[in-house]
Amino acid sequence: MTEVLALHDVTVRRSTTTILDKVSWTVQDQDRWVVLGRNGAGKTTLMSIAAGRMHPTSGTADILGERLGRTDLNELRPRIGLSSAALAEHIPASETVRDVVLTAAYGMTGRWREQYEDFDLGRAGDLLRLFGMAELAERTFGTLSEGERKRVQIARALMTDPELLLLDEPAAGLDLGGREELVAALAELAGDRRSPVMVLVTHHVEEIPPNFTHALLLRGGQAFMAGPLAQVLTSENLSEAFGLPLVVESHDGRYTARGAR
Ligand SMILES: Nc1ncnc2c1ncn2[C@@H]1O[C@H](COP(=O)(O)OP(=O)(O)OP(=O)(O)O)[C@@H](O)[C@H]1O
Repeated sequence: MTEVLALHDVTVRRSTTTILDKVSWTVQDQDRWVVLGRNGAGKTTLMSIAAGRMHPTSGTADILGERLGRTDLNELRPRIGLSSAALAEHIPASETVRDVVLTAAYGMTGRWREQYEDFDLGRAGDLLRLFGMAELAERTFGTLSEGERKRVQIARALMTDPELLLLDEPAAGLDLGGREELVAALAELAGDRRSPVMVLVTHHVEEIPPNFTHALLLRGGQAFMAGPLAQVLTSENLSEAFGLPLVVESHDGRYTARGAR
């Protein structure tokens, strides 16, 4: 097996705050991880490290075999697909859905006279179809619903055919139908061996798609627990990680959590 991510004692400090505290975490080829934790646990910061967009204050991060701090980020970043609220803010509202996906091939937002290859056009079309967005390809991003935007962002993150796909709260803000459609699309993607290694950040166990394999629980910036999904997602572990008594149940590859009475 190949290590896609290898973090060793990764610490991130900002002034007096320790955001990540000696996090060690290994992600292997073919893994599909979910990262769970309370607000402020450090999930987004961890994704920034994994995406090569932030350097640890101390510790080491190896991403796709490259040591952060010793590698050319311009070469590393196209190998990583990232979908996050922070990135979505940079997408111009006037850009068409097709161009939002297409411009990822050039590591940019906002179309500007590039000559696209037929190959890129075909791939963008395939990805929009995969996420049920093909019919809206000519619409502008600004006119989409939150659920539609999320799907376009994931299609964009996949455009460079990345080896690692990082999804930071992809279901945030979706209604029940939108969530279920997204979960189904991500389950299909996760079940395909040709798909990139996936890491999905969420607050809710209900958003974990079937076919995900591992879970990392963050608590107060520390890796509280990591391992195979079924071993990590227990009532006891989730209660510790979220700081309240919870009952976690699983059924047909889906999870639910509720407060213990
Ligand atoms: N530049 C910074 N300076 C100081 N504190 C920061 C900075 N960036 C983030 N933090 C703090 O670090 C902690 C972790 O932030 P992060 O966004 O990684 O958490 P999160 O688990 O993704 O949270 P949420 O679930 O609310 O999105 C938070 O308490 C946040 O306020």
